[in-house]
Amino acid sequence: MAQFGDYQNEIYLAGLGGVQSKYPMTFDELETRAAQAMPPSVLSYVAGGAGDERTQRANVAAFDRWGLYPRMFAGAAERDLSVEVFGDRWAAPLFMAPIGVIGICAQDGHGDLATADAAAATGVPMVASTLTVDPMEQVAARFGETPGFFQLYTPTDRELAESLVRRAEAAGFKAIVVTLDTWVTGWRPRDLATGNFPQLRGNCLANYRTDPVFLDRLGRRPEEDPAAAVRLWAQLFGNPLTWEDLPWLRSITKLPLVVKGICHPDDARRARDGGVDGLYCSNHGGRQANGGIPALDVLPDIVDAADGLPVLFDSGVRSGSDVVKALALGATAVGVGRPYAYGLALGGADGVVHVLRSILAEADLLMAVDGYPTLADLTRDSLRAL
Ligand SMILES: Cc1cc2nc3c(=O)[nH]c(=O)nc-3n(C[C@H](O)[C@H](O)[C@H](O)COP(=O)(O)O)c2cc1C
Ligand SMILES: O=C(O)C(=O)c1ccccc1
Repeated sequence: MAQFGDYQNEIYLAGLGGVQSKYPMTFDELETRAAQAMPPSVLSYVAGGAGDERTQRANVAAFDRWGLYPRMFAGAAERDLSVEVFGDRWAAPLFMAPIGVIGICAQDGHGDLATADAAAATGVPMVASTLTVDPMEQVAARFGETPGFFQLYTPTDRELAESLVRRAEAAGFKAIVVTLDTWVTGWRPRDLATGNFPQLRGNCLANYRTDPVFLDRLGRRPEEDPAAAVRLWAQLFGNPLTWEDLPWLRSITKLPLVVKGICHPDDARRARDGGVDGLYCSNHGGRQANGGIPALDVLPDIVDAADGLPVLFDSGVRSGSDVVKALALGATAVGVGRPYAYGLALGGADGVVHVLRSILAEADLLMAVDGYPTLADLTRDSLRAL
């Protein structure tokens, strides 16, 4: 049986043959090299966070406060990392978190398509943002056998929201992830300092300019007056939802509904009672609110409150051992954000595949070395607080 750890052998063998990996093998080097490859404003958009970024750093540091017990005589010669999520079997409990306008991270500007190619190549699902650079239908067409989710930024116009969701269903997405923490963007000093906002310069309009409801509201073709299209987008983009909106959100799709940004157990319980199919514990990688709580620290309470509902998790995951820790704390599947954006900047789909395979190989080898052959073996008792 093929194991994710086999990637290590591939790299060793290539090295013995005199061919060194062209990609970095640590996150720090990945970030450093990607920084050199990206235009400064794209780098500040991707790498930056809210305020002085202490929450962003705390997300990463939170993983240092947990250690995995090694267990011997466990015979973990073969590992099974597969997991069932909303009726699909994933080869591993890893996914790519939604990144708005990820397209601009690739040299050719079509990084959403390259990310979808990487999902197809690895089996690691992509959660496509509402803000793709190429329309969602084109992104979904590249997923191959790998399932993909659609992340909804709920517009203020309900008909537009419903239209986006209908399109996502028709395009074959397997779940709708509604992001709750970003109806307005947080205070982001790095973006404010460059003042260039590559994320906004019309790059995020693809799903709107191809939408019949948006076009109806615009009243003319977006090419005729690009500035008007951007203005309308800005006007409709963010809906400060309340609990009163949840029944409506629930009603607009038959697909599994997941709510992203849940970091308080009371919100988790209320969302569960409101009929969602999954919770997504995340603080948006520290991009939205500074002075917060590391997402990993609230994960156990969210898992308890979820009472059996799947819990997706992201924020601060940089390595395979981070993935294993989040799983031991109860996550059903774990998302990475910035790491794959950097892979994309360095090597397109190939770079993303490298980042994903490295994370999976490290997780798999850690489970082998520490004696946890399956995900069921990873529990809170596998961890010790440091
Ligand atoms: C450049 C960038 C853009 C993002 N855009 C979105 C988005 O469009 N929708 C969304 O729900 N989350 C978005 N996020 C948040 C990610 O989905 C995820 O929560 C976060 O990146 C996880 O943290 P990490 O980067 O530390 O792994 C974005 C993150 C980054 C880095
Ligand atoms: O930057 C982000 O995290 C994000 O979600 C976003 C929001 C609006 C426009 C582009 C990206």
